[in-house]
Amino acid sequence: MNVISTRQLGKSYGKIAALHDLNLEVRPGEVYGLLGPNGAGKTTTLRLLIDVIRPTRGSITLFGSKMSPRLRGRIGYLPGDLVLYDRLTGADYLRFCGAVRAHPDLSEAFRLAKRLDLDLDRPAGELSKGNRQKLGIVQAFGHRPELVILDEPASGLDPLAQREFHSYVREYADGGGTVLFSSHVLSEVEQVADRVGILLAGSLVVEDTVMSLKANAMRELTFTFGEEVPAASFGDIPGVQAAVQVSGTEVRCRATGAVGELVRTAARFPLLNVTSHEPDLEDIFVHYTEEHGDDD
Ligand SMILES: Nc1ncnc2c1ncn2[C@@H]1O[C@H](COP(=O)(O)OP(=O)(O)OP(=O)(O)O)[C@@H](O)[C@H]1O
Repeated sequence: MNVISTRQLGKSYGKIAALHDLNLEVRPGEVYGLLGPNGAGKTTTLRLLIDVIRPTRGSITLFGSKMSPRLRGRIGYLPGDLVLYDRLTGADYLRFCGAVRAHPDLSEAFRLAKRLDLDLDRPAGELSKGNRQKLGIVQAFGHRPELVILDEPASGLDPLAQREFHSYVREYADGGGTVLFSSHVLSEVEQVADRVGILLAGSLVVEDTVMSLKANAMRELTFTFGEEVPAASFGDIPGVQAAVQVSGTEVRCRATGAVGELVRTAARFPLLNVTSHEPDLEDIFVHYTEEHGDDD
């Protein structure tokens, strides 16, 4: 059974259609990263799932059921616009969250706070942006939920805190917990997510594992030969989108998918060197964003 399952989920704010026909499935123990530019519908999706807002169309099931107060206790949530009580210390805030959730055991929350180097004795009003974010993360995981939904969790965290947070997320998922998070930080998604969905203008345009997205993405290979080789020799190879003559002895090819045929063709000439530019998630993201923009 999927932990999260949505069917044809849609949300409009008056005339603004923020989300269309979202069919999202997140499995137990999975870390799923939702990527998208500003206004793509990420926060809308997360708020729908947590039942802060109601859908215009479609349905949501969590652990196979509709949202209920009992179900809510199994879920942790970090909102994008975290509101803290300035005069409460971090520890007081966590005790407050524990009381609201009827989960007074704060041992996990204190453990995570320590890992993130968060001082729980300071009032929230005195905390830096990054430390406020750490407190938000701690409250989301502190009651040992089975599913955690995080809106831009890396926002404001320094690299050290990010690294610690990512390893915590991995451990949490390895222990069977499920995470859905939104992000602009592509390197974060790349490091921590098992699967990635790219949301553009309210539609999920692609969904795959990071590895498979990268394998199928456009890559660039530059061949250097010991003699002049015409770029046209590479034009008709399956998967090759463009072959450019950089100089008489150098050809740069852009290709998608497997590059075996391209490399075999290059090897028929006196090949001195080949360099490959691996696509990262940013290249993939830009590719889909441009492709989608062309359709408008
Ligand atoms: N309460 C609201 N009333 C009207 N329009 C809204 C409201 N909330 C969001 N929208 C619109 O819905 C669309 C999706 O917004 P959403 O906040 O879900 O995007 P996002 O991907 O989370 O963006 P960001 O990365 O900037 O946070 C945008 O066009 C936004 O202007």
